[in-house]
Amino acid sequence: MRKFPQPALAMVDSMRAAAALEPERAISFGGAPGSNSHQSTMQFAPEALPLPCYNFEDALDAVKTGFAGAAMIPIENSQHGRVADIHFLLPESGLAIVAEHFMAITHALMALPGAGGTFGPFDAAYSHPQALGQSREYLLARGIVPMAHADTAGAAAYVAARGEPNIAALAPPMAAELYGLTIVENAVEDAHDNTTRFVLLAQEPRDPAAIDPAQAMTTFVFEVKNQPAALYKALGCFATNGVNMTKLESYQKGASFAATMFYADIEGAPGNPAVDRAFEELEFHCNTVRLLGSYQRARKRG
Ligand SMILES: O=C(O)C(=O)Cc1ccccc1
Repeated sequence: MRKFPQPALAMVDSMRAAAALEPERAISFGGAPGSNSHQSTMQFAPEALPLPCYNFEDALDAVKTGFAGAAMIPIENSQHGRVADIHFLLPESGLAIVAEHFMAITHALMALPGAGGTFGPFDAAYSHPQALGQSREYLLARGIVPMAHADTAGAAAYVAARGEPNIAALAPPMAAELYGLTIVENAVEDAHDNTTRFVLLAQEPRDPAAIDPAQAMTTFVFEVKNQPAALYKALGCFATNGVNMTKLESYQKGASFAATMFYADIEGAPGNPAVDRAFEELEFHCNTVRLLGSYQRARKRG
């Protein structure tokens, strides 16, 4: 069911109405009002009109169809790693990464009071799988079963709608206020330096020439040829040209398990002779190379 829980609907409708009047100012995100992606949007662009969408795919669709000028999407977390499905959704969307944003993440355990105004014990906690993973030890130690929901704030709205005191939500503290829950415990993430990297996607890529070369980053995906040492040779293109790779992840495309895709970030952007040479050589060792965008880094790596 791709519909926000009832307690979120009035807010979602009014935010959608505001965004519809000025779609170019709208930034779509996956989640209900109060979700981490919503807060990341407000931090990154306080002047933007945040447009809540049911999930990341819908947020990307909103940009493709012109309902928003850009989408704010979480891509990886310091503790829980890659955000599921993002590596497929980003290249398939045809959109370009135009910026990145890092945000400290904190989760609160929130619920409705039981008889006599007391809270807990809880059988289950609902949240986005990233938040459940980031609070895994906390939940395990208390025997609370993790239950996946499309997003954190939507989980808070869902718990409010269910009206049962034996279930809780893991969500940003702001969601408790928005959906009428009470915070039972703050900062229940297992690591207190919990940070998520978000990317902003738009229809038009940024012109690499307009980005300060000392702060430019480029994200791309590639599929190496099915040959011995293909990845070694592919990485050699960056090594011999002195281009710093700050991230490399592999993932499978389809069910053949023969076509391994790689997702990479490098420092620099096309137009820089070393980067251009590296990409030219990379083409030679790959079936496909696809640039997802160049943008200004939000944080120095290393
Ligand atoms: O569900 C949310 O709040 C999101 O924006 C996804 C998410 C979940 C946990 C950490 C960062 C982003």
